[in-house]
Amino acid sequence: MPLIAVLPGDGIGPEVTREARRVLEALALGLDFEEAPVGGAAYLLTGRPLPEETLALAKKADAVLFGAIGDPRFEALERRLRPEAALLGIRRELGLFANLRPATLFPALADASPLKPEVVAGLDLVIVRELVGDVYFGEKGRRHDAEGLRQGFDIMSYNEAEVERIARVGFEMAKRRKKKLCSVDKANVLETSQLWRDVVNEMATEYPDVHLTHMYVDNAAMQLVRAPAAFDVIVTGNLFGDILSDQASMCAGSIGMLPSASLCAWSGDNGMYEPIHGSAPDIAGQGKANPCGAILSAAMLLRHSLGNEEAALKVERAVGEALAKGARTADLGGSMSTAEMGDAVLKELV
Ligand SMILES: NC(=O)c1ccc[n+]([C@@H]2O[C@H](COP(=O)([O-])OP(=O)(O)OC[C@H]3O[C@@H](n4cnc5c(N)ncnc54)[C@H](O)[C@@H]3O)[C@@H](O)[C@H]2O)c1
Ligand SMILES: CC(C)[C@H](C(=O)O)[C@@H](O)C(=O)O
Ligand SMILES: [Mg+2]
Repeated sequence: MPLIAVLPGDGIGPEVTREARRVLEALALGLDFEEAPVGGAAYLLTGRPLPEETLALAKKADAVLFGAIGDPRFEALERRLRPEAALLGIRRELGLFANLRPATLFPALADASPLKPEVVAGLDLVIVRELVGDVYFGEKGRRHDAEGLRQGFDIMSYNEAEVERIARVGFEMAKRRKKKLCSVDKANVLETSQLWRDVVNEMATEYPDVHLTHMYVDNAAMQLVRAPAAFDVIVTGNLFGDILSDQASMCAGSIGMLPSASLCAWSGDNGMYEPIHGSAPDIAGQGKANPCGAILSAAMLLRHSLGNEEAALKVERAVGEALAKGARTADLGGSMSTAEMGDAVLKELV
């Protein structure tokens, strides 16, 4: 029986993960679930945000269902003890270099986005974000500069192999979709991005039927507001992908709607699945969080780690049906609680 590691984490993490797990259980696929603490919740219990037992469970499991981490009480701790260190640690330890962040507009949510319905109509893009490199994982620290002033630094770097493997995911994904790949970088300023662009260009000859374009990240941020539906697949680095995916979420109505898959291979072996949002301390514990991003992440788990496309589509359709019948949490302009939204999706899961 496939084992799913459930790491609910902090804030609204446990609230939305509960609904995603209920959906997986309702499918009666004979999955085994094992839960473990992570982030601030784990720090409170063990003094470490990523206990060895939690990491071992994530490695052993067929897939990880992750909620969210982050707790304002621990913001002043040294970096390795903060909840965020747990998330970065799992990504790195499991080698999850490919982060797929689809932003799709459910037709019923055409008026939920702050953008005009005609601007977001047909929105169906995927951000392929590199997840274990870039400025996130380069050398970092504090020192004093030549004038004796305190200085912080984070080194941004990519080698050609790291660019190639994520670009390949982007090309392969574009090949299976609308055959448009937009590589986003800052090659007018950054050496890292110039190498990124060189490598992506060299690979383009292997994909003659994929239309490749390059875009600077500042322009990409603007185009995501001007004409988001013009994008198909965006491939980009860790930092740019983090920022652009939160931005893309509002084209789809709410950050609470967007799921993600973090993979170490196309097959999705040992993948991790989480909504793109954080622990949302401002609404945590109030039953207000939108669980759709978490539920849609469970659908991605079924697709990528369990190879069950039929069940994945079933979950995605159930979310679409629930929304079409008017189910809405507060972020979408409604008044349903997290659990009521979960119930509305479960009702459509037949
Ligand atoms: N993958 C993760 O676990 C992850 C992602 C982003 C941020 N974080 C962490 O979360 C903490 C809070 O960060 P933040 O406030 O910048 O970002 P956030 O994503 O937690 O929240 C941003 C805003 O979006 C709202 N929001 C987020 N998810 C929602 C949902 N499902 N339904 C309704 N509204 C939702 C929040 O209420 C908040 O107003 C920080 O500690 C941060 O480091 C974790
Ligand atoms: C919490 C943080 C480390 C994380 C990131 O920056 O990758 C988050 O913002 C995300 O989008 O998953
Ligand atoms: Mg983020």
